[in-house]
Amino acid sequence: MKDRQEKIAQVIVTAQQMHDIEERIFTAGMPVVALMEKVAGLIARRIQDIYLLSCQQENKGKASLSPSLPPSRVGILTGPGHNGGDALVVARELYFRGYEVLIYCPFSKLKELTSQHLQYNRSLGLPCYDSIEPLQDCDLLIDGLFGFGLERTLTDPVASAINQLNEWDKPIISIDLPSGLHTDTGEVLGTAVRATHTLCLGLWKQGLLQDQALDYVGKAELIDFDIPLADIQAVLENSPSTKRITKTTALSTLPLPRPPVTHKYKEGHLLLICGSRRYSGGAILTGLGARASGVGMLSIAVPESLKSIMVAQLPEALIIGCPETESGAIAQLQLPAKTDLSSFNAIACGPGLTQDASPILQQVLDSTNPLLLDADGLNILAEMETIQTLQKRQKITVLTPHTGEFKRLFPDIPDANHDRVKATREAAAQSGAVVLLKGARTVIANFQGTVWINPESTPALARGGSGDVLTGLIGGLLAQASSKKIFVEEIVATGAWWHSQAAILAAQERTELGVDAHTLTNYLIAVLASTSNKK
Ligand SMILES: NC(=O)C1=CN([C@@H]2O[C@H](COP(=O)(O)OP(=O)(O)OC[C@H]3O[C@@H](n4cnc5c(N)ncnc54)[C@H](OP(=O)(O)O)[C@@H]3O)[C@@H](O)[C@H]2O)[C@@H](O)CC1
Ligand SMILES: Nc1ncnc2c1ncn2[C@@H]1O[C@H](COP(=O)(O)OP(=O)(O)O)[C@@H](O)[C@H]1O
Ligand SMILES: [K+]
Repeated sequence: MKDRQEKIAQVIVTAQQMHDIEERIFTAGMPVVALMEKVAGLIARRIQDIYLLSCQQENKGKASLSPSLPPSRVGILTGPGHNGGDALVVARELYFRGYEVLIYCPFSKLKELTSQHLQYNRSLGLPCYDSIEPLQDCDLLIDGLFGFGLERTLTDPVASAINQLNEWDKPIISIDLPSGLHTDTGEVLGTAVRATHTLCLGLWKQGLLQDQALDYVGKAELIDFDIPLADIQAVLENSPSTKRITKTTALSTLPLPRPPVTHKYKEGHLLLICGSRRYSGGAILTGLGARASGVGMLSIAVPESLKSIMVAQLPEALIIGCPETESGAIAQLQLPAKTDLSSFNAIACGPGLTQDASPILQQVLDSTNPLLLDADGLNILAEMETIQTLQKRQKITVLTPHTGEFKRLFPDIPDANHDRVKATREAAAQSGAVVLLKGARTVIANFQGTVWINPESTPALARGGSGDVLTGLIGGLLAQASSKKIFVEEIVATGAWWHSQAAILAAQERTELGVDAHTLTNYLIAVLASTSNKK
């Protein structure tokens, strides 16, 4: 059972894939009407839980708590397809549980099953309106206008109705997806319902994990309705997969537990190349991120003038002071005697370098190490216009751009804001690198087309220096994994997950304003300790 839950939690589907899975279930003999009844029954129960919970929270300390709450008024927004059918079954169930139910349905042509449910609800005396105003006094709205069958831009009257109800500031629970969102890209098709909760049915829809959808999705959760794993596998096996990073997948790639007999060089040696006189903080934050990764040995190449400050901040690290340009950037890499780049298990290069450090980039590109490029490392790479040469590197390259850096690196990929999954997949295919596109829902792709999405994070991370911490953290994980058989892209995904989880914990304790990058580094180990204890 747990195994099924974990498998399901990792799956992300497009509308077409969900449609194909649905078809297999129906072809195998499951009656459509039975499936709708089952799914909507689960939705109705979950809605009651959510609603009662929110009432209890609102009434904390007051006398009248559930289950003896007075019947509440629920508005059901009904579309023409089976999303509307689901909503109408929910309407009926809530009515029988004592709720006052009002239906909004502005469509004259409904799918047959949906139409039958509407007819029965009418026969029970549930009022049905083709304008939205009568629902204004409802305590709760259920959005069953459109699900994964929506393909066209919304027009009036339903578009204006959605705009109007979004103004009401009422709790809205969307069935499957907030109506108006594109199932795959999360794009708003004209307008869309701003939900407080989204109950995604069966399998996670890709659009719910795209940045542009997040203002509409609210709290999202999955309602598992027992889709056979064999059907999922049969549909997904022939297309590039898109996976949700889960706690289980992330923890499974961490270098824990350590073998009892080991030594510092066996636990990875990371070389960070970062910082400039202008940006010394970036080097410190990258170093602190790497420290939290647990890496066995940490060397940090910085301009000579940063050496003393780095030693003071990271006494355990080997600080390599390099000759610097007039502007205070690293002019050339000057490694200690008997050391060359092959002495390191991984290199992470970029934060705070400035573009004046460009001569060192060719040197790290020529190295035979796993290499992570971030920030100015990426900007210099973009100027060099040699992204295709990454394919020729002996070991994997990891690129960690934010959207601006991504556009400079991959100017011919237009979709970086629109369909981040597609854009990241294309970037990885073009470059041969593992590409991590930063954002509210960070996306990671490898050149074979597999994509991971980090499903949880916090806007607390939207401040300078958060990315530097990520670079150090992933760099440290890469160095530790170099002798193990773990895919680099999975390590990168784990780094993204860990970074976000630390920020979520920090934000819980300190509010979303309390997660500066330095504070974040203190939560990396704290979140891991609390997560591992709960395992
Ligand atoms: N997968 C599963 O296993 C299960 C799925 N289930 C549920 O089914 C849902 C999918 O149902 P669905 O396929 O009927 O599509 P849905 O999202 O209701 O809407 C499409 C309808 O809208 C119409 N239409 C489209 N665009 C329009 C526009 N701009 N303006 C106006 N109309 C527009 C379009 O008709 P058209 O005009 O194109 O002929 C079509 O009739 C899914 O999200 C889930 O809730 C569960 O019940 C059971 C298990
Ligand atoms: N709204 C957000 N929600 C969640 N995470 C975010 C958000 N905005 C930014 N982040 C995360 O914060 C980090 C910012 O990195 P970056 O832009 O490189 O910052 P810097 O270069 O200042 O260190 C990334 O990991 C990104 O995914
Ligand atoms: K919906």
